[in-house]
Amino acid sequence: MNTSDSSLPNQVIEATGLIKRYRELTAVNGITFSVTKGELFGFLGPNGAGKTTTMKMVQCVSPRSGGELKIFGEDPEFSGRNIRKRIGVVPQETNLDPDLSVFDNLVMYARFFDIPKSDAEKRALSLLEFFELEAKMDTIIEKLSGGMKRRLHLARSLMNNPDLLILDEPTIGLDPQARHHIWEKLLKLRAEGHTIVLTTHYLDEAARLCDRLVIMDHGNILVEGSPDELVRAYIGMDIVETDNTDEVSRYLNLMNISFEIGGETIQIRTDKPRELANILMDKFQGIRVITRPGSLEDVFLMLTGRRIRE
Ligand SMILES: Nc1ncnc2c1ncn2[C@@H]1O[C@H](COP(=O)(O)OP(=O)(O)OP(=O)(O)O)[C@@H](O)[C@H]1O
Repeated sequence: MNTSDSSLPNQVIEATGLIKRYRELTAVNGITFSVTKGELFGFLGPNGAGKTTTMKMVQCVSPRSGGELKIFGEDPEFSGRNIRKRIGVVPQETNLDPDLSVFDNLVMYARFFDIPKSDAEKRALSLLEFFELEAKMDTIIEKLSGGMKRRLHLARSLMNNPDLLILDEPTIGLDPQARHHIWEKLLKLRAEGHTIVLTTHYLDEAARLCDRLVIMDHGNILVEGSPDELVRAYIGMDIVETDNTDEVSRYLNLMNISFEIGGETIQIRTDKPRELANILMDKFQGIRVITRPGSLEDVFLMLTGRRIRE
């Protein structure tokens, strides 16, 4: 498949002190980030963090309230139309046309971009092949599985050969097989040179896919880096996870070992996981103890807390 244009500036998105206010609510509170050509960049954050609001400003469908924003080196305030033509979007909710076949969904969509019909048909066929949907080309939308619909959305977002692909929760609600299938396709697209920005609540998805990511909360960017960098910087050590009982927490306090409580479990960061696990298992009969490396999920919970967001 055709990759992004080599004349594209190296910074596909540049945001400096970007702000979005909805009346008295500041949804995005002066964030600064940039996305480089060919990167797969993630936005993570609890509900209401400001991810979708940021994506809407990047897609030029919602004006900013302050700060600077450049997409492909252009300002959405003055060049929104031009920028929109060069972006492919996969929304969180399905908005495929239920009355059309798989193939016709793609071809009709191409009309928004004034792509000649014969070119659109060729491109639709090649994208259906890429997303392994060619056998379904005449099928109507309601007969597709959730995973197929997501793949078709992805195919549709690429009909205009965009320079930037924006995916809002690309694998939400899919089973593990379908998620892995989508991941494989996204990694292929990245390998071909596409610039991809995604939002996700799945930390394993972000860890596996993203070159770099930001974690947002309350309209601010808390951290930015590659998944490995963030785990090294914020967790650094292995984790011993055990049952949250009064006896265990009393013992850890007595031994001056710091720990975090996450519902039914206690997590302890340690550079001697085996030793600590053995001590706990010796001391507390029948207790469940596991050791594991620190993960992006640990970073996320450490930075954004465990309080449920509505
Ligand atoms: N059109 C709007 N009018 C008023 N407030 C809004 C509007 N859109 C979003 N908000 C508010 O802005 C804040 C950020 O919302 P946003 O949808 O960007 O968060 P998010 O990180 O994408 O969350 P989620 O993970 O739930 O999709 C929230 O408090 C939300 O209620």
